[in-house]
Amino acid sequence: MKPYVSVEGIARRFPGLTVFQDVWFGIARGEFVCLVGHSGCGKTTILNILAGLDSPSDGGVVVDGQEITGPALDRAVVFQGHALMPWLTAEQNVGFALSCRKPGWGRARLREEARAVLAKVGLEHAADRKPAMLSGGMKQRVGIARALAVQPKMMLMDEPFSALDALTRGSLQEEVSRLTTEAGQTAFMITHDVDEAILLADRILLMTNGPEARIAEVLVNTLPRPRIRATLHHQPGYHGLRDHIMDFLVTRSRTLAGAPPEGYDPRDPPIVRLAE
Ligand SMILES: Nc1ncnc2c1ncn2[C@@H]1O[C@H](COP(=O)(O)OP(=O)(O)OP(=O)(O)O)[C@@H](O)[C@H]1O
Repeated sequence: MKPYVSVEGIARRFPGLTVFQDVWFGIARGEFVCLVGHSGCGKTTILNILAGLDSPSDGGVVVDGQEITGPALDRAVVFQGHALMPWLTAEQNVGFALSCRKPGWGRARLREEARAVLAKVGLEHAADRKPAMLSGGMKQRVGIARALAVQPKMMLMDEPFSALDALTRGSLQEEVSRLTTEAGQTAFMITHDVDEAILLADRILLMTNGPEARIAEVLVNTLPRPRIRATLHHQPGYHGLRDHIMDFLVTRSRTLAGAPPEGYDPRDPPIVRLAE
């Protein structure tokens, strides 16, 4: 049986440039997968393809048995820059997303539901503020609330916390983990933050450098849940995971790009499960 998301041999080419090719991976329903790799290997392009905002040059993506042909409300995106509409309040930004899902709802119902979603991310008190009157962390929270509002089956997140200070980032990471788990959502997140991947992911996809990037290996995160950011580094197994990802980023992402190991099959990249 196919996994919930099945990425099947996708490539993205621009004139004179193959950013990535032969990218294959699956995501199980309810799984949290992080994609890690150096700048330019095509992570955002892959996320955009999963969102239906871009199309692969080769291959395709099947979600829940259906090939993706464009954006859909079952896949919500949280962007790196929150991408809020500046002329709308937090509540109206969320309400707008809700109205796409529930076109029949009147204003009062939309208001009420938008406030309820904002409350989930701790922002009920700021519902009437426009983005310019919100801090970076609050704006990103609105972006998350907007994605949650459409009750997507899948959350696609492109470095959603990278612009935030460490403290805000930590609390939002834990909130996203809790909210996606509560909603039984499948999650796909791009991150440059190794600890973030270890905190959130069930599996971490490691990409080689571009051009012609590929999934080099799939690292299984065996750390038990719940994981707490503040104590993560004390958990047995944490340092092994961190070292493995760092080694990959420092050297192997480059060396593997030019010379894949013998027997490497892009359809079935090596699965790495570290001993604790
Ligand atoms: N429209 C385009 N035309 C030509 N090249 C493009 C276009 N869009 C993206 N690229 C190239 O594709 C490559 C991958 O871009 P992408 O943003 O997916 O990478 P990334 O891994 O997400 O990088 P980062 O970590 O810096 O966000 C880059 O080299 C970029 O220059």
